Amino acid sequence: MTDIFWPDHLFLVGCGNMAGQMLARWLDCGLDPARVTVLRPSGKPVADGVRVVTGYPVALPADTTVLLGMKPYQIADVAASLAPLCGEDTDIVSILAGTPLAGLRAYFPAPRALIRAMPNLPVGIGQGVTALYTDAAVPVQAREAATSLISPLGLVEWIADEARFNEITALSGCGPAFLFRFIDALARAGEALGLPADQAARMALATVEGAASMAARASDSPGALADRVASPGGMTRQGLNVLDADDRLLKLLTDTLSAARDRGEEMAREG
Ligand SMILES: NC(=O)c1ccc[n+]([C@@H]2O[C@H](COP(=O)([O-])OP(=O)(O)OC[C@H]3O[C@@H](n4cnc5c(N)ncnc54)[C@H](OP(=O)(O)O)[C@@H]3O)[C@@H](O)[C@H]2O)c1
Ligand code: PRO
Repeated sequence: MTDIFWPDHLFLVGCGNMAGQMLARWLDCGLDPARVTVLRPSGKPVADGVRVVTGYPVALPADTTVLLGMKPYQIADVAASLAPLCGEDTDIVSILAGTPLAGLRAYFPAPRALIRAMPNLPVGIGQGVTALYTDAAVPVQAREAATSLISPLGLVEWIADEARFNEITALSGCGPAFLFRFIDALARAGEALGLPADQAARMALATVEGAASMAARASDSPGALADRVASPGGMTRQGLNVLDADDRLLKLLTDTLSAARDRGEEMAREG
């Protein structure tokens, strides 16, 4: 891993399922906990050495990077307290789904850098996917700093067009949930065929883990790999015929991503 450019100070607003995973990975990768402050209403401890507060400080240290990690609908309340603390030297990274950059800019006019990020849960083990977006007003150094900070979390993809952000969110942000469902369904289908439930669950999970690791290392596409499993006239082909008939699986996933994408657009309209 290349050297990570850690912020002088990191201020997390909210540290639940998602921001908590990001922070856990950063700490694993060497972020000094003394550089981190977490604001969370519950005041629950986060990690050794990380300061947790339940209210806003009177000022933020110079060159603070703020991670907005609360729920999207809380943005107006958070901004009312946080925006007065943010100066030109503040960088803001927002992981709020369905919250466009222009809306963030309206709440936070002062910071030189506002960056939208869409991570997914496996960032906690360094195998996540994070999409990043910002506009031309943001200096290149701030983009580089964001890339450096996010890179220990897994794959980093800059998105050229913010209009794609909800589609990206549907694919990779929400994607782990769809795959967790798939693992569960694979196991339950095995159980429906007569396998013991616990054994089917273990074997479904290990099959998905092995297949994903193999696909990640292979030079062949996943489609070509599927054909390598399917012996001509054999069992797999019969199963694939069910998934492939009338593009059944493709249509199901397209409908799934469309529903998630549409909710993001609705959230953006709701502000
Ligand atoms: N979950 C995902 O897979 C995922 C993926 C990508 C992006 N996101 C985005 O990440 C954000 C958080 O989602 P999540 O799943 O992590 O939710 P979550 O687990 O419910 O975490 C929300 C956090 O916000 C804190 N909080 C609550 N009210 C607050 C307030 N008024 N001011 C500041 N902080 C407040 C909570 O504090 P306590 O800890 O004290 O309860 C908690 O730490 C959302 O904007 C979501 O769109 C989530
Ligand atoms: N979790 C957030 C949501 O469900 C965004 C991606 C994953 O809205």
